[in-house]
Amino acid sequence: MAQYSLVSGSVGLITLKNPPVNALGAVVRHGIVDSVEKALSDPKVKSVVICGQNGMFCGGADIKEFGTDMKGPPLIPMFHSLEAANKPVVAAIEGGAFGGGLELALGCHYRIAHSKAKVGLPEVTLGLLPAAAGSQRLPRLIGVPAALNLITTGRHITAAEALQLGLVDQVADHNTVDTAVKFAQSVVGKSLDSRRISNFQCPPVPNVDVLFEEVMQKIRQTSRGAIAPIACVQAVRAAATLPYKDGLQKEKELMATLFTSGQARSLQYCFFAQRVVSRWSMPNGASWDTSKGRPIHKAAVIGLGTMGRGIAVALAQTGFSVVAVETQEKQFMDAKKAVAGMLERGAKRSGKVAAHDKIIYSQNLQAIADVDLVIEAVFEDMALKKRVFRQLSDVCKPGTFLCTNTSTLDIDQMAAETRQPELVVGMHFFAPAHVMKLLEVVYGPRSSPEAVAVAMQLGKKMGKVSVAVGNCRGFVGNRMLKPYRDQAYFLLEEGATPELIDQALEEFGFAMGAFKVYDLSGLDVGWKVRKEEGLVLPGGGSGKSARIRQGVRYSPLGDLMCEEGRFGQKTGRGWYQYDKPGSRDAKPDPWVHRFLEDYRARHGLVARRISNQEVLERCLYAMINEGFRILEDGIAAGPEDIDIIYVFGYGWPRHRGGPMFYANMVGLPIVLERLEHFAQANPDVPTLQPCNLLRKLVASGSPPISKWREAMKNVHSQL
Ligand SMILES: CCC/C=C/C(=O)SCCNC(=O)CCNC(=O)[C@H](O)C(C)(C)COP(=O)([O-])OP(=O)([O-])OC[C@H]1O[C@@H](n2cnc3c(N)ncnc32)[C@H](O)[C@@H]1OP(=O)([O-])[O-]
Repeated sequence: MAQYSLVSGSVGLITLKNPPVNALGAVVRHGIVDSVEKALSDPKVKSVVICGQNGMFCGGADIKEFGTDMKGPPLIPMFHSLEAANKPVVAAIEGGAFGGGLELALGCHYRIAHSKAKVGLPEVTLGLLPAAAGSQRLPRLIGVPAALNLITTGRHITAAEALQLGLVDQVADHNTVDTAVKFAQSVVGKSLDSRRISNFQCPPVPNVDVLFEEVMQKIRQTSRGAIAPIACVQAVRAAATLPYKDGLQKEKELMATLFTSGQARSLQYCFFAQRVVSRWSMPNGASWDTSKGRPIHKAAVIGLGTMGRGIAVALAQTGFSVVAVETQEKQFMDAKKAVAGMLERGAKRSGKVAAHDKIIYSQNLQAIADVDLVIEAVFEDMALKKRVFRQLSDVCKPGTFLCTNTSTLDIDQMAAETRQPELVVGMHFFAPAHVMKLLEVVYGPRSSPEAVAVAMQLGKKMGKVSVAVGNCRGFVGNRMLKPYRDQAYFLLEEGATPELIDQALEEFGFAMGAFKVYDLSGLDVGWKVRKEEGLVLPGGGSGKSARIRQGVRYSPLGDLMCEEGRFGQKTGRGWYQYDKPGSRDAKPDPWVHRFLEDYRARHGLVARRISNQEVLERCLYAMINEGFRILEDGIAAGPEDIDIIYVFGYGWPRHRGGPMFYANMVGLPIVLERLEHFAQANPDVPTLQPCNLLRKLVASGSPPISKWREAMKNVHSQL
């Protein structure tokens, strides 16, 4: 609702009330229309202030309404009537004004923001554009280049930046509403013509066509197939080149396409999924609202390789005191230098002081005796990890939480080495750990709800999107990656090239195709693991058994590449060729094509034409099938958890919602049918056999993704 009151004798105060963010739902919109009418018709009222309750101006349109028939007054006429008012209307912005909230403020004659408030037009992140005249008013107010930047990125800016851009008129340090009321009184009687933004001309831009061409080109390169950023540019272009009314019409047309698009549905799903995963639960019933963590003041990182360095930086930048331990002399010296550089660069970007003093370096494990939490990041070797956990258990004070950054290994085996296994959880960061947003928090059968709560809270403080998952090989992310990568290798055997596969995946929207990722992360990493698992045979093996391991199909292609010393970017040669070791510019390599032809000839394989569609179906449906198994096993609490992991950690295009949401969009019967088809053609690939949960969902009429959790309830959990 919107509450109306008369304050200071002559100011009509309209307070938006719709917790938690005062979104502009139908009731609020009715409330605004009624309140404005009251204020404008009351002769006692000389000016109007609009604010939001509980320190929050307005989070924008009510996103939950988008899938409904959206009754109630529309936003644009409401903002026009505010702008047309013959009494000054002032927006008092506390907390934030986002999307429709900022568009409401742009319909007002003046804007006053609290110094801690943020504003922005984040519609693009929801697959939309600011279609309540925001795309037309903002460029008129702050100029085309600045408006293009805000509208196409959706970034939230501070009150200080908003003031500098001329987006707000004044910044208040104390009571914003009081300041706005006084301000409203002070401008009574002044002409409002110059305050009605829709009357403005956009400030002229030299070479406007060139500017839009350049921006459009950049957006096409970076948007990975997302349509909303492109529509945003088109809408701002309309503002820059057309009269307001025509621009508004263009905005409406563009929005009509976006509003019902699958991309908008996917992005809005992601918005809510991100919030759903923060309400974690464990199969034993423990959950975010019943389990409390303990405050962490001092943390330790053990092992200063790539991951350990990033984790130490992320902790220090969040404000934690960190003891960074590395026992190997050379690694210790290199790490100190590297961490200092990372902190410096971070400080330069953020404008904050580099947090060097937050980190104490040591080569001695005794230095961590008084920390509250440890994150182990030593080499991915179970024997080594077990030894470290035994030592940690001896050295640390009782009650210290012991976390492992393992990306695949069984955390329960590590917990078994300690005196308090209930304090052991996984904290699986993604490289580079101080940049990547995802954190998988892994609980084992003995992890306490308190330990999970601590890891989840710590992740949140570090600005991570934390997802609680169960303990199995590879957890959620890496477990699903395996069948996807297997399919990519099998497709090479059957006639594809790395370029063909990567192009199909990149056109789908992945940041990088599977083979570019291999080259980036190093082919030798997986080779080492496979060797330890006894899968690698010299020369890839021979005869029929060369392509079978433990009874299932296996491709030795990755092993053969490693035998050639082709480890990827680091050696300047991998699935692609690079100008020099360390270079990132991947070029197709005729050597790889010959290598594949020789391989096929050796194994009697006849290359066939492989379509982009087959690449997507084989790679993605195999991955999705594993996702259903993960749900079946109770390793992830719901499809949202899987999707958020893939969007934030694995370069899955957000505008496609995540693998499980994508399956829901494609249609579960289609996914099932294609998997059945591929499974029949590949009986030696068990990961293509459709799993029970998928079959069950299809048999029960393929309910929408929001109902999958119900269907999962009756499925046996392995935890
Ligand atoms: C029509 C034409 C043009 C207009 C388009 C638009 O305006 S599009 C909109 C453009 N606006 C945006 O894109 C802004 C979207 N919102 C945000 O970015 C953030 O919520 C925030 C920065 C406002 C507050 O961050 P924070 O960390 O303090 O809080 P939090 O994020 O945890 O959210 C708390 C709860 O509020 C819920 N909820 C939030 N917003 C909306 C909403 N608009 N609607 C409905 N619900 C919303 C959220 O789901 C959560 O619910 P839960 O899980 O508790 O049941």
